Amino acid sequence: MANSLYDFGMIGLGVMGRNLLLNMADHGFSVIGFDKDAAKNSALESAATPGTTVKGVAELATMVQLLERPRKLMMLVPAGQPVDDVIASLLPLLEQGDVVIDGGNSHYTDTLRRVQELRGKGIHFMGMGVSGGEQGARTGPSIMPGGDLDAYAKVKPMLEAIAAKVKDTPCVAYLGKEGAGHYVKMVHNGIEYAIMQLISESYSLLQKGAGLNNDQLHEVFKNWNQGALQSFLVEITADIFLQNDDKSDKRLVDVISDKAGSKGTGKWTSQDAMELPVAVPVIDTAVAMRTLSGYKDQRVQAASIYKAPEAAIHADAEMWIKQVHDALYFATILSYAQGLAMLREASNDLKMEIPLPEVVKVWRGGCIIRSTLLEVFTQAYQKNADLPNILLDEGVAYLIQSVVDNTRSVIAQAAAAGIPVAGFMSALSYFDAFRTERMPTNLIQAQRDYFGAHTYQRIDIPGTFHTEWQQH
Ligand SMILES: NC(=O)C1=CN([C@@H]2O[C@H](COP(=O)(O)OP(=O)(O)OC[C@H]3O[C@@H](n4cnc5c(N)ncnc54)[C@H](OP(=O)(O)O)[C@@H]3O)[C@@H](O)[C@H]2O)C=CC1
Ligand SMILES: O=C(CO)[C@H](O)[C@H](O)COP(=O)(O)O
Repeated sequence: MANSLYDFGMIGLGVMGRNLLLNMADHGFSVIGFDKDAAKNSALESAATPGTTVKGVAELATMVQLLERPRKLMMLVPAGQPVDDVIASLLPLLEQGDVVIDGGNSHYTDTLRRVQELRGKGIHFMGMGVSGGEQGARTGPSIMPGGDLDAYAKVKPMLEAIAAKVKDTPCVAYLGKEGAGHYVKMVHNGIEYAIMQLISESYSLLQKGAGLNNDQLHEVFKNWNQGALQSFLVEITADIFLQNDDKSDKRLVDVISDKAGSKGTGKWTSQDAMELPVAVPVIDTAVAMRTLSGYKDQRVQAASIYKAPEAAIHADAEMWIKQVHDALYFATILSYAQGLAMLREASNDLKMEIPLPEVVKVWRGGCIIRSTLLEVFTQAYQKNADLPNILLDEGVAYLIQSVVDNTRSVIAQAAAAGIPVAGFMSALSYFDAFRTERMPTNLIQAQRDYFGAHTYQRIDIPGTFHTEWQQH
C-alpha cells in the first residue's frame, strides 16, 4: 500500500469498530483505523486475515490523509459527547463531499442536529444503526442506515458486501430520512429489551413451575430454537445454561447477580413512544423490570415480609413447557407488533419515510432480534406495506389465535403461584385492549369532564360536549 490510499477509515477500534473494519477488509476493501490506544492498533493489524489490507494508526490526521477522496469514514465510539468530540477533531481535516457515518447507538435527535451542522459545511453525515454484537460485526451484521441518499449511494456497495445475508439478500437497506437509521436501531433495541425480559420470565416459569435444572433448560431452549421460536436470543439462551463457571463448581448463570444493566436505548424507546404517543407497554415493562432488579436490598427485605402464595403450578412438566412456549411465542409477536407500530407512527410524525417492509427484511439476519418470525412479518408487509399493526394481518392473527389460550393459562397459574410475569401480563393486556371494540375509557372521559371540564365526544351525535355533572 506504499503509494495507494485506503477505501475506508474507522474511528474507534473497540469491540464494534475493530470487527467491522476486519469484515470490510475480508470483502476486499483496503481499510485504515484510528484509535488513540496503540495496543488497539496493533491488535487490529494482527487480527487481520492474511492477504487483506488493514492498518491501524494513532493519529487521526494520518488516517484522514491516507483516505481516498471523497473520504468515507465511520465512527464507532460511545454515544453522546464522544461523537461530538470526534466530529470536532475531524472537521478541520475533512473536505466538502466527504462522508462521515456514526455507526454507534446515538439518539436520533443528536443525529438530526449533527446532520444539519455538517450539511452546512458540505460534509455528508449519516446516522446508521449496526446490530449483531462482536460476532455479527465480524461476520455479517444487520445494518440500518438513514439520512443523506447521495452519501448512502457512495457506501452502499461496501455495506451490502459486509452485511449478513438472508436468501442472498443483504441485511441492509436505506431506512429513511435524517435520523431514521438511529431511530430504527433504537426501536430494534426496545424490542430486544422486551424479548429478553420475556425469555427471562420463561426461564423463571420453567424453573419454578416444572423444576427444570440447567441441563433440562438447555434442552428446552435448544428444542424451541428448532421450531417456531427459532431466534438468536433463544439460541444463545440455550448455550448460556451449559456454561460452567471457572471460579466455582457451579454453572455461570447461577452465580451472576440478578441486577440487570442497561446503556439506555430501551429507556429512549419508551420515552420516545410516550412522546409520539404510541403504546409500547411490553418495552416499558422490560425497562421497568431492569430498574426493579436494581432494588436488591429492598427486594431482600420484602421477601422476608411477604411470603409467596401457597398455590403451586400443578401442570404436568411436558404440558407446562408447551404452554410456556406458546406464551413466549405470543408475547414475542406482541413485542414486535408494538415496536413496528411505533416505527410507523414515528415515520409519519417525524416525516422520516421509514419503509417498514425493508425494516423487517433487514432484521431477518445479523441482528440481535433476528428470528423466523421476521419472515412472517415480511410476508405481511408484502401484502400491505402500510399495515397499521401486524396484529391486523390475517397470517399473524392465525398464529396469535393458536397460542392465546395457553398464554392465558400460563399467566393465570403464574399469578396464583406468585411468579412475576409482568412482560407476559403486559402483552396479554395490550392484546385484550387492542381487540376490544369499546374500552372502558368512556368513564375516564366522564371523570375528566366532571373534575376539569375537559369535554368529551359522544357515540351518537358529532361534536364536543361538556356537562354540569350533578353531585349525589
Ligand atoms: N458492543 C455491542 O454489542 C454493540 C455496540 N454498539 C454501539 O457501538 C458503539 C461502540 O461500541 P463498542 O465498540 O462496543 O465500544 P468499545 O468501548 O468497545 O469501543 C469504543 C471505542 O471508542 C473509542 N473512543 C471513546 N471515546 C473516544 C473519543 N472521544 N475519541 C475517539 N475515540 C474514542 C475507545 O477508545 P479508547 O478505549 O482507546 O478510549 C474505544 O476504542 C457504541 O455506541 C455502542 O452503543 C452497537 C451495537 C452493538
Ligand atoms: O445495540 C446493541 C445490540 O443491538 C447493544 O448490545 C445494546 O446496546 C445493549 O444494550 P443494553 O446494554 O442497554 O442492554
